[in-house]
Amino acid sequence: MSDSINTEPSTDTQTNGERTVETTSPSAETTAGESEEQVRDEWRHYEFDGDTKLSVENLDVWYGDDHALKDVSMEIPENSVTALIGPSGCGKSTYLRCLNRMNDRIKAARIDGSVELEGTEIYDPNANLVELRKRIGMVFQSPNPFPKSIRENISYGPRKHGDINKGLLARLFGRDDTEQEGELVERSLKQAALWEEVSDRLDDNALGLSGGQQQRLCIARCLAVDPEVILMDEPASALDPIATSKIEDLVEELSKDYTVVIVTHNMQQAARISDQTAVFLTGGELVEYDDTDKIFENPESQRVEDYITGKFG
Ligand SMILES: Nc1ncnc2c1ncn2[C@@H]1O[C@H](COP(=O)(O)OP(=O)(O)OP(=O)(O)O)[C@@H](O)[C@H]1O
Repeated sequence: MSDSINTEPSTDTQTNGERTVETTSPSAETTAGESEEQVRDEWRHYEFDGDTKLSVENLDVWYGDDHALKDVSMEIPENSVTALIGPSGCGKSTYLRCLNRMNDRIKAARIDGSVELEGTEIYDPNANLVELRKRIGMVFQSPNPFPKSIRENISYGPRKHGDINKGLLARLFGRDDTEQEGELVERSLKQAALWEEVSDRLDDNALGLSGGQQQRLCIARCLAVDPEVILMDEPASALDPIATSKIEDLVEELSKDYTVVIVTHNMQQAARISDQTAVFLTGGELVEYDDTDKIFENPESQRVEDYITGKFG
């Protein structure tokens, strides 16, 4: 494939279950042999039809002197799966963590740019971080349930956010939402496709579950606080093929109601489950972002094609 870009504006329609995402390629005239920078500049403001959930503009991240993410701009459409792929160390996790300000916890990290959630700047100094992380939940690479019962793993977040009241304070104030808690635990576990496997042992310690079950419990825990966006950092990388397949099915199912952004090293997984794919390459650049079929079948950037076909990375 050459470096040239299709000069014709095009509209691709991608169907995922009941949902359709329409994408429109940029119409700027292009010439063969265009530089990577020109390619990137044309794709960085790639716009999808449909509602934007997250809008990232000119995002830079430094860890001390290390410039880990360079001038990243992209729109993430709601109720879809956006995959972030690229070689190790290219900044995928850094980018993901920027979307709910988890990098704030890293002392060395300095962030510049803008991330808007439905038009509201999340880096506003007055932003409520607890509320933000309720709206934008995160699932990590290694399952990390609390060393508590399955039930408590689910109810911990809603209780912290005051969505359910239980225990001494609840009794003092005349509220005890035990029943509501039961419903919430059941709903969340069903959404995470775990209910059938654990419904008869909700009071067992979560650490007794298998790795795949623990990861689905972490997804259920994330869902229990009713998020709008779910960020997933290689959620299946520590799991066997069967558990991985369950997580993939779950991600596809969740995208009907939630906006999912997922980092994966597994390109086949990205191709299988995502609607759009962002390719980061070494140096923290977002090189190309497009409809997943386009990225895997006919990418614009030669470097992306080389990466996808395994010539490097
Ligand atoms: N907490 C940190 N402190 C300092 N540097 C960091 C930190 N986290 C990441 N980095 C650096 O930032 C760059 C991007 O790292 P990041 O983990 O975001 O990449 P990645 O694409 O997710 O990698 P991988 O696929 O291996 O997980 C790397 O050079 C990494 O060493």
